[in-house]
Amino acid sequence: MLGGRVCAFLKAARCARLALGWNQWQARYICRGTSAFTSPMHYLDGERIEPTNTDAGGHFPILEPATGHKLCIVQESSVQDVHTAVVSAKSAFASWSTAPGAERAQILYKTAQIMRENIEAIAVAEVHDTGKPLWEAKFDVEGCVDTIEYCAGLARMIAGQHIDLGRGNFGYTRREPLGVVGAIGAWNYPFQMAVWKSAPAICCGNTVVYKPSPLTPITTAIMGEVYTEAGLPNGVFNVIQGSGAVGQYLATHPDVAKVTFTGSVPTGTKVMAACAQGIKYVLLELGGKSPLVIFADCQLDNAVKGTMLANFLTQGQVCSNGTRVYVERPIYETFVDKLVERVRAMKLGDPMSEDTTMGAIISGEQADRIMSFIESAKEEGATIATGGERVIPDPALAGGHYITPCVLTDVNDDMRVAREEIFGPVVCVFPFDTESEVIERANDTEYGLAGGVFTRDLTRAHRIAAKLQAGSVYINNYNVYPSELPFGGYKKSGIGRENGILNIDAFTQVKSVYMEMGDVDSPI
Ligand SMILES: NC(=O)C1=CN([C@@H]2O[C@H](COP(=O)(O)OP(=O)(O)OC[C@H]3O[C@@H](n4cnc5c(N)ncnc54)[C@H](O)[C@@H]3O)[C@@H](O)[C@H]2O)C=CC1
Ligand SMILES: NCCCC(=O)O
Repeated sequence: MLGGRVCAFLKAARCARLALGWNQWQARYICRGTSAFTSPMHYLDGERIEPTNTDAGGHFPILEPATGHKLCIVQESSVQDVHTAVVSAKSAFASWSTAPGAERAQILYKTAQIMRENIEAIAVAEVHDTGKPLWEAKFDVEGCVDTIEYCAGLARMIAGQHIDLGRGNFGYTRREPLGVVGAIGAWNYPFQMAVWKSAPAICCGNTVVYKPSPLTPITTAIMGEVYTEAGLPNGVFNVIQGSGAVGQYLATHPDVAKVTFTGSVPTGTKVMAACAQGIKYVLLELGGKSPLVIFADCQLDNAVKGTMLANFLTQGQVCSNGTRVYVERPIYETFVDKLVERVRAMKLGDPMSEDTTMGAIISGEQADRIMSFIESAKEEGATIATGGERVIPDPALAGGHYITPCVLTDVNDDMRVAREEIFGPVVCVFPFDTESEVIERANDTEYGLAGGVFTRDLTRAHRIAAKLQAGSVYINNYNVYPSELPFGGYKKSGIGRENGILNIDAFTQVKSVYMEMGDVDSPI
């Protein structure tokens, strides 16, 4: 197993050398247990730097979820470091905001090309950081290439309107960038979040200061290197590091025009409050407890596969997961049997191994939290159909955090496990009898990020898609994120949308210009 990990790293390193000099993060992986990523994780004015002002922040170690080994030690940004990054972004804004869309597009296409040449290398770093399986990390990075190319296309589509006002007069609108965008990410998709937040902002002419989660700092700095290699002017994309306090400094900085945030509802509330103080734009991608409704007329194998995608990617730590699965009673038992069979066939193990289907939970703390949900479900009378155990799949992974994927039955809608976001590999399966009943139960949540339906009855599918109170609804699939489709939440799952053409709305403001063609007609 260890051999597989080293082999994957070497392959990745070869790949990286094609385009970039990333020696610093071509981790001394072979020396496991030592600090593998020794370069600074802060990115300022086009290069990695150690923060100059080390007064306020401490150092924090980054532990590999798969093994518990220390990957690196990161210096927390101080208030002064945050300020320096914002100043850098503000100064870069002057020329980036006026660059032609075609020029911005070319740089983003080049960024995508460099990323494509380095998919495996980036994915390996992401696996170190997150514990997700390598195949999944590669898939994520491939998706990011697509997002960057999509945003490159958008850069040339930013346009206002011409409005005829009669008598020769007219007005027009300009779509102008906002300024410095402060971006704050969570730990489950660190690279993807850096891309989903920075590429749309940058394609619209904004500049960015990005703060990743303190649990996953590594690939965001790599993103900075890719952008610079592609020709992005210095200062357009900067990275600061640290905990919530650093995010708070960023959100409250007077020169930050908008904050785009992904994380939990409690933190999102604080970020929104900080933005309210400064009358700033805010985009919030928050948690979820999404329903997946499976009717008896569905294609059963697809419904089971969809339920797997809805629950067990990234060890179940996905905000849009369909963790409440409602199955029409006539097929309930058969569905549960098939789901359990498929879940038991998953291979939990070293995320660097090609055949691993589920890797490590992000941290011991998160694993404890997930286990507490499973314990509470048991205490409240739910049945564990399979999984839900903390295990060490291999002695080499003894310091890692692993939970076997868990299917719960005999859950009722009021149990804690059915109401709160778990953010782990735990799915609740409920029977239902009627369409109206299931819609009511599906919508009975404070969240509204996503939802899904499996049925062959297309009329019903669209009826349900319209009735689900969620920002994304999947019909006969789940957890796919095309760059073209907006993504974001209803209710407490958030405000605003990422992806799609709405990116332009999210990262520009509208100026109206009135043009008088005649004399001024003033009654005073
Ligand atoms: N809707 C979506 O797209 C997604 C939502 N999430 C949600 O994120 C949560 C898990 O991620 P976590 O990193 O644990 O969330 P979190 O809310 O604890 O932290 C998110 C980020 O906010 C920063 N932060 C903490 N306090 C802050 C403050 N006062 N001001 C500014 N920034 C602050 C953190 O350092 C981190 O970078 C889950 O609830 C999950 O549902 C996760 C992924 C995607
Ligand atoms: N990976 C797509 C968005 C979902 C999430 O970040 O949790």
